[in-house]
Amino acid sequence: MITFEGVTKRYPDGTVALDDVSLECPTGRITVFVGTSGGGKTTALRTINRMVEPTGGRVLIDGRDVLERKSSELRRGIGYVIQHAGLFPHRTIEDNIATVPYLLRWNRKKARDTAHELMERVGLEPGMAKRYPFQLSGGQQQRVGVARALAADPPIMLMDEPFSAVDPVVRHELQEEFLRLQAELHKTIVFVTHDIDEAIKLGDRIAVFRTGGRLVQVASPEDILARPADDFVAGFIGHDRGIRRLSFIPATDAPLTERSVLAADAPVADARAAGDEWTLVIDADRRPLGWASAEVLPASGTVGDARLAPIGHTFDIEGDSVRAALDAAILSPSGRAVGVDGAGRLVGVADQADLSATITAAVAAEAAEAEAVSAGAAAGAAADGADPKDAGSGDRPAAGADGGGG
Ligand SMILES: Nc1ncnc2c1ncn2[C@@H]1O[C@H](COP(=O)(O)OP(=O)(O)OP(=O)(O)O)[C@@H](O)[C@H]1O
Repeated sequence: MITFEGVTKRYPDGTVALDDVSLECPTGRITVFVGTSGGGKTTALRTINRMVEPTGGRVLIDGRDVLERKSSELRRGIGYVIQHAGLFPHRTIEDNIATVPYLLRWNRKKARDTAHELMERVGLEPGMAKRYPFQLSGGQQQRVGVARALAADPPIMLMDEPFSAVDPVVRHELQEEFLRLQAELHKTIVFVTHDIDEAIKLGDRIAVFRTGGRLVQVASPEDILARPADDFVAGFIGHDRGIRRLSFIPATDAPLTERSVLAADAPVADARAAGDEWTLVIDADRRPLGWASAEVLPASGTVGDARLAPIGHTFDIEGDSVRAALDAAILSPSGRAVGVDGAGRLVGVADQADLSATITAAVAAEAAEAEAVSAGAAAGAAADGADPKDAGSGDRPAAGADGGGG
């Protein structure tokens, strides 16, 4: 656990970069610092590895003040990744990754073997080991930066806008890879970004900073979207926060039906008897084939003989959110979303009204839960004088932010 206790940083010119910041970054989780430019995010990050020393308050790692430790020894346990990777241009990729192992005087073979293992872990081809940084794309260089920070297997990783300098597609890939790695490694990560979408996607907890080095809110992504602490946070998140909250409602909550679903070999008469404008046609293995509109049904034969409209995208009822389901419904010719299992077989369909009812119920349940938590926190605060700012900032549930859209 990294703990900030009333941390202040005032530079000699009078600039207050951090103003009495108190916050906890839990072990094994990703805490994201986000906020306005100049809000103190980088300064806060650098107080953890003593690149910046506070003028007031303390930063503790597992209860011990970082200032009590020698910088070199402290930094050995803290990986550091920055924007543009900051690689040594005249060293090969493997030697860049092995920088800390070499400093720790590991034997050369062990250091290089570790570098090669890490290259594989972060998705770099083994053939790149002997290349130099200028022979890699920006995204590949960032992967090298992450591998280098991981080389001595530090329990803590500090990441300062590591994915900001690459295009959106590469950034998306790096984020996905990063979450996959973290699911294996469980590092204690502090991640700085100015991008609220990145914060919501990656963070277990989000700390929002504003000008003057003031920490305005610390909460889970769901809580930040549902209950921004003030107008500043609400404005920072943007106007579509309601839509983004849907990413946290699992699609398993959606009510699915088999209404107007027919196998391709079902007689056309069955579709007519159902009287629906659209029929979802599936194969013998329950894989969706397409939508048949009443207008294109042939006079006789089977529904599979009709010219089918494409489904667009389906949603995975286990892995996707209601946001992805709603997107699928909006893009579907029938206005209904097709829910499938991991193998792509039909589980059921939901229309926009069904999904809307799910959303209303989930939001009401969440509000009731938040009310219960804040009532509990207020009672606790009254009992022991705790700061209720951190109330209701529980860890995110298993369903991750998927950005919707599939
Ligand atoms: N050495 C310094 N001397 C004086 N002021 C400084 C110094 N370093 C940083 N600052 C100031 O401290 C404030 C916080 O800077 P910091 O880099 O932590 O912000 P940030 O939130 O990371 O910003 P950005 O998103 O733009 O990187 C800024 O006003 C900055 O100008």
